[in-house]
Amino acid sequence: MTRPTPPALELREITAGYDRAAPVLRGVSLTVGEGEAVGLLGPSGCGKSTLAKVAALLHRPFAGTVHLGGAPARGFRHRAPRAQRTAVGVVFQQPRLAADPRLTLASLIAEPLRATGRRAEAAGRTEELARSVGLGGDLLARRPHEVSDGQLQRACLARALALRPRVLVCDEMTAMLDASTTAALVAVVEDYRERSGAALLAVGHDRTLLERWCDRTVEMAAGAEAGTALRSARRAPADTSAG
Ligand SMILES: Nc1ncnc2c1ncn2[C@@H]1O[C@H](COP(=O)(O)OP(=O)(O)OP(=O)(O)O)[C@@H](O)[C@H]1O
Repeated sequence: MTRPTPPALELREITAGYDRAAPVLRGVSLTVGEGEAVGLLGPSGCGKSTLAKVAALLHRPFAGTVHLGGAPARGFRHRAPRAQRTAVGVVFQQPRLAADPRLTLASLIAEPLRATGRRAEAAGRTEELARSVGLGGDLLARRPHEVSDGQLQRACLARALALRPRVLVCDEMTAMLDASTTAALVAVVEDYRERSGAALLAVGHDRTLLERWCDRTVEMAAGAEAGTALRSARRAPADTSAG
């Protein structure tokens, strides 16, 4: 008998925040299946980014567990084992906060490869990754202050894909971008997911975008009851009836 495939990402009863006495999230559970795309919506300040950081093993919850591919996370931040840390790629809203201003875009994209000892691979892969997000030419030799937000976000997305994550967390990845750059970055993510079977947790405010992009959306309520109030909606099947 074959066992069912474990979900790519499972957040179980997560209580988290910045003050133990007043956590932002209380007992939030969320599952993203293997290859599934889930959109996370909710009012400003309800804790979406906090949950995204917990999912990316960048923020230790006060209680609850994170499972990746069925295995419990064995640490957070620098304590996360490399194999688990690299299983999740993350892109944030503001590329200028996420990118080291001293690095060229090429070095930025190659950073995870170098950090994991794959220097030999880095040159070829950097070019391939840059191409996949639509970056080329002299842009790769520029530093963050010499490129647009959209170009820098493309580099941050390439960096997030460098180690071929099984789960991609996009926290308002396109919030600062125009419609055509948004469409281009969503297409890059979808192309990667199609080739790799990776799962996606996309956080945002743009309901139309997330409902179109994701297999299902979950809605986080504002306030202390957020944890118990994740509501799920599945994307309506495409209308194939003759008009
Ligand atoms: N580093 C921090 N230290 C203290 N409080 C924080 C920190 N980061 C976020 N918060 C607080 O935690 C709460 C949840 O913030 P979070 O960024 O997770 O919400 P969000 O739903 O992603 O909001 P938005 O949609 O505006 O980005 C907010 O009240 C916020 O002020």
